[in-house]
Amino acid sequence: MKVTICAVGRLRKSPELELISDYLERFRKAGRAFGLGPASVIEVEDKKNLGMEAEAALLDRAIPAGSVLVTLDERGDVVSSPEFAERLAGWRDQARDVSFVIGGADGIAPSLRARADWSLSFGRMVWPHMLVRVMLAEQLYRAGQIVAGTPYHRV
Ligand SMILES: C[S@@+](CC[C@H](N)C(=O)[O-])C[C@H]1O[C@@H](n2cnc3c(N)ncnc32)[C@H](O)[C@@H]1O
Repeated sequence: MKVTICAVGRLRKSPELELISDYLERFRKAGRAFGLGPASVIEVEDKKNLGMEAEAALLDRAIPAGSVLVTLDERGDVVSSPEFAERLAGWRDQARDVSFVIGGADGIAPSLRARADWSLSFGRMVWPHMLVRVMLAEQLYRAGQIVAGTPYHRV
């Protein structure tokens, strides 16, 4: 089951990039035995600053065809980590690939939000998009650990 994180903006060498690479590598290694992952990141850049709809068109091209489309949005559903793990395992069982979309400074265009299969929130506060990438990478790794039954996730 392939996971693709489609995100607006290019993340340069930074502590956030190191964390994302580390969590996604851990997710790849641990998820393999359980059919979860690997996860990769596709970045899109609206170089001419044409706005949300232009970003949505770029994101649209980056989203792998046929994958479950999940938008990251503060107005979306707030779920627990075990619930997130259950969703991920459910898509794996249906042999579906999954794409997570993270917007830019203005958020995700309504047209793209409208066609999402699910909208996931990390709480009602707005986070910087690069931190959302880190949080998503960690939750993917955590979900893998929950599915594997390791003690990484403690309630
Ligand atoms: C700086 S935020 C943009 C916020 C903007 N107000 C909006 O309408 O979405 C950049 C991106 O980070 C993600 N994001 C920010 N806060 C989030 C949250 N609490 N839950 C899930 N995703 C979030 C979303 O994908 C958002 O498009």
